[in-house]
This record gives sequence, structure tokens and C-alpha cells, in this order.
Amino acid sequence: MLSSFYMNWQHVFKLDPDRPIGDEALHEVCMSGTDAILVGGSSGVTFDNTVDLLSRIRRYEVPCALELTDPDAAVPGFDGYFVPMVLNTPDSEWLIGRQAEALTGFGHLMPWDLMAGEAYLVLNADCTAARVSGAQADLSAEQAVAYAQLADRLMRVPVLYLEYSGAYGDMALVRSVRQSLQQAQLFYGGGIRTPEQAREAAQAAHTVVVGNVVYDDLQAALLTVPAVKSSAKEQDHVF
Ligand SMILES: CC(C)=CCC/C(C)=C/CC/C(C)=C/CC/C(C)=C/CC/C(C)=C/CC/C(C)=C/CC/C(C)=C/COP(=O)(O)OP(=O)(O)O
Ligand SMILES: O=P(O)(O)OC[C@@H](O)CO
Ligand SMILES: [Mg+2]
Repeated sequence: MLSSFYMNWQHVFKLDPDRPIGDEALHEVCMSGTDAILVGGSSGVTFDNTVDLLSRIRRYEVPCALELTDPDAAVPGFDGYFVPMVLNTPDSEWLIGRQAEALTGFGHLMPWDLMAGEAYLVLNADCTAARVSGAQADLSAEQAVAYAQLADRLMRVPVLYLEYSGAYGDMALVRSVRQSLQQAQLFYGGGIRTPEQAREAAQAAHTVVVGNVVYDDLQAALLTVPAVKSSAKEQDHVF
């Protein structure tokens, strides 16, 4: 039985092992009321910087998951693991090739009950994930919905991730994608810097991921937590 450790996450902070964060800032992030810390980055992630960040986060009770982007940085001891797969790339290396290569001969080591696949639609052409994977980011809402339906209904992915890293996304597109899903959990990430954006994203997706603003403006980052949580409460009243 595969676990769904991420199922109740409404708000998540994504921390990059390749970016320095001081003890005080990390304390505030971990005590913020966020549902989880997601450790991951598109470049410069190593075994050592991942172990270092995990051990510092482990001073706190907040759940902590790792987004695997390099097999050499597969550190044991996280509460859960995500394996990203980019749907909208013409290069199957980033859809499934590198993941299969990483597993070849090592699949018996995988903590399968703690793993979840993350189907990415990378929608900001300027972000690192788009550059790395060669994603075709200029999708219309109709095209995004088509990818989402295939991933949700035919591939039955547990998580669909709309990735706008560094830029605030098209919330009408995000809402359309959410409405098209039958079983996948929708993660939204990208460019959230204000409580208003966080609230709007929480109304559009199931899980809101906040990353870069932690490093640029910690106080603004912290305000996204109550914004997402209050928006989720309002929706509970509606449904
Ligand atoms: C403990 C354990 C798990 C042991 C098992 C050992 C074992 C068998 C390990 C292998 C695990 C495995 C299957 C690894 C696969 C790794 C891999 C090659 C995955 C492919 C990742 C991928 C598709 C990368 C493309 C880019 C992408 C979608 C990245 C996602 C993360 C992301 C977007 C981070 C944000 O990036 P950031 O750096 O912040 O970028 P900005 O500049 O935009 O801010
Ligand atoms: O860093 P930002 O732009 O907040 O995006 C969050 C996350 O989706 C990055 O993978
Ligand atoms: Mg980043």
C-alpha cells in the first residue's frame, strides 16, 4: 500500500539545499504553521547539502519530504519522497529516462511506501526546471487540461504539479486544471510573494508551494501561511 503522506498539505515551503538559510530564518519557517517542508532544487543539490538541511529541519516537528532530482542526493530519513517527471518536454530523458536510469539496479533500495510520483507541467519558460528539461512552457489552458487529464485519468499520477517557479501563474488556467482532475492532488508553485496571491492560489489548487520568497523576504513568506490556511477554511464552509 503506497502512502499519501502529502494528502492534507495545503501550504508547503520549498527549501533549496543549495541556498544558505540562517538558523533564525529556518526556525521561523519550521514554526510557521506550514504543513510541510519540501526540500529540493533544480541545480547544485548534493548529498552533503541535503543531509545538512534535513538535520537542521529535524530539530522541529514539521514533516519534511525530499524532491529527488539527482540520485547522488538521495538521502535516507525523510518522511516522504517525490520523483518529478516533466510531462511537457519533448525530451523523454526528463519524463522517465533519468528516473529509470537512477533506479536500474537500485530499485530494491527505494522506500516505495514513502514515494510519490510528481507529474510536472512546467509553465514558465524562464525557470531553471524549464531550461534543464527543455519543457515547452507556452501551453494554452486547453492544452494544460489535456495533459492533466491524461496524467490524472490514464496514468493515475498521485500529484500534478503546475510549476511557474519565479513567476506568478495564470490562475484561470490553474482553476481549469483543478476542475478537470478526478483523483490527482494539484500542487501549484510559482512567484507567490503576497498574502493575496497565496489566497488566490489556495482557491485554485489543493496545495500551494512557496519557495524563493523565503530567501528574498522572509516576513512576506511567513504571511503566506495564514493566508492559505484561512482561504482553505473559507472553502470548507462553502462545500
Ligand atoms: C533514500 C532513497 C530514496 C534511496 C534510494 C536510492 C535510489 C534508488 C535513488 C534513486 C532515486 C530516483 C528515482 C532519482 C531520480 C532523480 C531524477 C534524475 C529525477 C528527474 C528530475 C527532473 C525531472 C528534473 C527536471 C527539473 C525539475 C522538474 C525539477 C523539480 C524541482 C524544482 C522545480 C525545483 C525548483 O528549482 P529551483 O532550483 O528553485 O529553481 P528556480 O531557479 O526556478 O528557483
Ligand atoms: O520559488 P517559487 O517561485 O515560490 O516557486 C515555488 C516552487 O514551485 C519552485 O519549485
Ligand atoms: Mg527556487
